[in-house]
Amino acid sequence: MPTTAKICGLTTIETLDAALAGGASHVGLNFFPPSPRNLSADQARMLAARTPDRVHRVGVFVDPDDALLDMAIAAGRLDILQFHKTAPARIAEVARRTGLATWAAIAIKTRADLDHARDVAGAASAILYDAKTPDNAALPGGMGVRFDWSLLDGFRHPLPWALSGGLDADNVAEAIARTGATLVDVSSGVETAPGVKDVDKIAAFLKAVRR
Ligand SMILES: O=C(O)c1ccccc1NCC(=O)[C@H](O)[C@H](O)COP(=O)(O)O
Repeated sequence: MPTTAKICGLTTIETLDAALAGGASHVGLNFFPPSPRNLSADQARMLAARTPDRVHRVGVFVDPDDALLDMAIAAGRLDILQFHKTAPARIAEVARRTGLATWAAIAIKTRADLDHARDVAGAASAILYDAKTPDNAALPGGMGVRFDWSLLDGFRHPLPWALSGGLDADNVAEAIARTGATLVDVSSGVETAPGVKDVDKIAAFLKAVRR
């Protein structure tokens, strides 16, 4: 199965268009106010309006309340909700209430962290394996941190999954070959500064995924 890609944390029309032109299967819209990639309702509406329905619109959240979710779902025309630092019961509740697909981000640093993947098996529809950011980090994702891909060796994935964390155009082919990922996710690896996506880096990343 060919690997597909999510470009996460898009904030401008120019970079959204680069993701779409390069064949991204998913675009990530961020709704975590401390993030440099956070979107207002108006920004999300503008980006979502340009995104064809064949491309999944993934909302990125950190333990959100219902008001934030409802605003983001409507403005971003979201069809997938991605949760960081959110309890499995809360993810299940949101899935029931909204009827949308849900991804649970599992922060990985050691093999023991993979146990959390089993905790979300009955709650989320898919897992995003992401690198654990440092304890004092401002963000639980989007920091270009990579985890040891060999930790996934032999792991019985309880749900469909995607690979994330520190990917870029130079390492994504190796990451796919090493892990067998069929969906990869990138944010800072296609930026020139936190929150500043680059059209050439997006194109190079998507080309490397296709190769
Ligand atoms: O990107 C953010 O600012 C962010 C903030 C809060 C929670 C999650 C966030 N990003 C989630 C993503 O899906 C990123 O693409 C993923 O963590 C990989 O990021 P990177 O290592 O920079 O490619």
